[in-house]
Amino acid sequence: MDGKFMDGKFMDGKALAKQVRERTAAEVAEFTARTGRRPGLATVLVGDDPASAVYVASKRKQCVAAGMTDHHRLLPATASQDEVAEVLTELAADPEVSGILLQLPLPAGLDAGALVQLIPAAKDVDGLTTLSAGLLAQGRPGLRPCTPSGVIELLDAHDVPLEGANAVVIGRSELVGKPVAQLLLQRNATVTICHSRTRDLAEVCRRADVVVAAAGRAGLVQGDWVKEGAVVVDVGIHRTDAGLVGDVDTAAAAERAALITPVPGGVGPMTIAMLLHNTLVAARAQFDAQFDAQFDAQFDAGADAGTGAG
Ligand SMILES: Nc1nc(=O)c2c([nH]1)NC[C@@H]1CN(c3ccc(C(=O)N[C@@H](CCC(=O)O)C(=O)O)cc3)C=[N+]21
Repeated sequence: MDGKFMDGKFMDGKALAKQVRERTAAEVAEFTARTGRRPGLATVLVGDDPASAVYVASKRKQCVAAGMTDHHRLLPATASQDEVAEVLTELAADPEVSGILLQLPLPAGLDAGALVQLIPAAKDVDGLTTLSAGLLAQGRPGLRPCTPSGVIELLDAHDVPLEGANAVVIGRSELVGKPVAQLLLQRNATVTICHSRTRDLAEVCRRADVVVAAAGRAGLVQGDWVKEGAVVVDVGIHRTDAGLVGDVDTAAAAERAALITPVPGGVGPMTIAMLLHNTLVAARAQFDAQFDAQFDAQFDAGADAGTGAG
């Protein structure tokens, strides 16, 4: 973490992400010893956006370091909707692939929404399909989007009370704003979702015990928007002349906040750690489902042969 962020009020996402990765690697080793299989992550990158290439490289490296197999597919920026769809359909059917991540944003002209739906819910390690989002909304088991679950991990690691707390989420994206609001609601926070048409955003923000800034606008949240003693989570990441910055004016907000995430070194590293965790969870569920199906088939075969099992 940057020297200026060594103060105890900064939540160290880099250190917590390392812990999550180490725990996941140990659980992967157990899974492999028990099943003879390795969880596999397929990353699909379309085009040559430099930031996307860096993120995907980091995801692949960390997945291999945790004992998982790497199934990367790189398509040119000129790839058609059908070409991307074919790759996703192939990965969906591949038993070595536990999780599929379609890196966003896609080049203009491709329909990301339609392509994401080609990922089976069982392999949806980004939690982006309609089925995964519906399971989350209904509080039923399923794969949760990585950044939102990383935010909750960070809050839990710092014992931030959520029950009954006023939580204000700024941003309503499918990848972050909506799912993080659902997770906070599940933890019995009183959740307010703000967006570009919200009236008097500063005033709404000042009532928050917990602020999650995920608007995608550099420095949007000013220091005086933060209530004394509030907890501030900054999901934004912007490359500026002054380096990487988030959606929060961090230095000013830190004057008032009890806890705050830095950028970089806050939510970002947690996102990748939770992706590894989701890939393991997906591999386990697929193994168990296959085991059950085989057991049922053998059981039925035994019954047909008149062994008395039926
Ligand atoms: N299908 C899909 N799933 C994603 O989860 C997804 C995506 N598409 N598209 C782009 C965003 C962005 N994202 C980040 C991951 C790690 C860091 C990260 O590790 N950040 C480091 C700094 C990295 C740097 O220096 O750029 C940090 O904050 O400390 C940031 C951002 C995942 N995304």
